[in-house]
Amino acid sequence: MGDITKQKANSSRSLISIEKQKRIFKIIVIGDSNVGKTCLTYRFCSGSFPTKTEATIGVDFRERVVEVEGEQIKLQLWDTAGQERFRKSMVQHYYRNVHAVVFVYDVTKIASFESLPHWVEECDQHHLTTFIPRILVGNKCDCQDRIAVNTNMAQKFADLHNMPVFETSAKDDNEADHVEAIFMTLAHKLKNSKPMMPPHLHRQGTGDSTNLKSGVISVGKSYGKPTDKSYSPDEDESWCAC
Ligand SMILES: Nc1nc2c(ncn2[C@@H]2O[C@H](COP(=O)(O)OP(=O)(O)OP(=O)(O)O)[C@@H](O)[C@H]2O)c(=O)[nH]1
Repeated sequence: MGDITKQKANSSRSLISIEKQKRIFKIIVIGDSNVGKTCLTYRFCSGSFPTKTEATIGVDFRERVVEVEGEQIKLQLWDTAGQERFRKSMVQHYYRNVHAVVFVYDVTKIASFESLPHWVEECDQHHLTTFIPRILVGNKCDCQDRIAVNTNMAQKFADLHNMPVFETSAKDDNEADHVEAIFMTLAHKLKNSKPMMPPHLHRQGTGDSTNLKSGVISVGKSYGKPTDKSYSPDEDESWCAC
């Protein structure tokens, strides 16, 4: 092959790889321990309710590629630890370069709702701007006979903090579409924000599919700091979309 032909082949290859690159959005899921953060993120990324969960230690990552108005974007969900002792060394990492926040409470546990101001305050302490979408999710609505937080209370809190509220259940298969709709609402909001994540931090392979199951990066428990360097956006701050 002549030099010019080779150059042409190379440039068309790089064009293809640029086309394949997807914008990646980091979404942190926060709230008290046991409210169902792991189950909600698992439901969205794997399409089912996990048979067994343990307290998250540090953070678990899950991701899924979704299509929004013709563009494929990658949602990178950070399932954070609810227990203070399992999160304190990680908090800085949670909030760095974050693009959206999902606050979760358990509709059957008033204490988890009463903790929400603490979670909002933590976000404020990390200087999250008002441009960063926030949503509130009341989980475990399948436990109808144990509801302790009514919709009005949740709506008032959400209005006060200028975010939408959703009540759902990660467990109830009939609510699966609802969980989907919640994260897709966020995806639509994010679609219109700035791109981020340089190519060298773009994980290839498993996550590059619209298939639900292949979008899962980690369904087990991870311990401490994320170990996959190529996967942690914290390694490079140059792509911040703030
Ligand atoms: N009934 C019901 N139980 C749920 C639901 N979501 C989660 N659970 C249960 O609640 C418990 C805690 O769920 P997790 O998803 O591990 O909670 P978490 O918020 O991730 O907890 P930490 O990792 O400690 O922060 C588990 O026993 C789940 O099976 C739900 O929608 N309905």
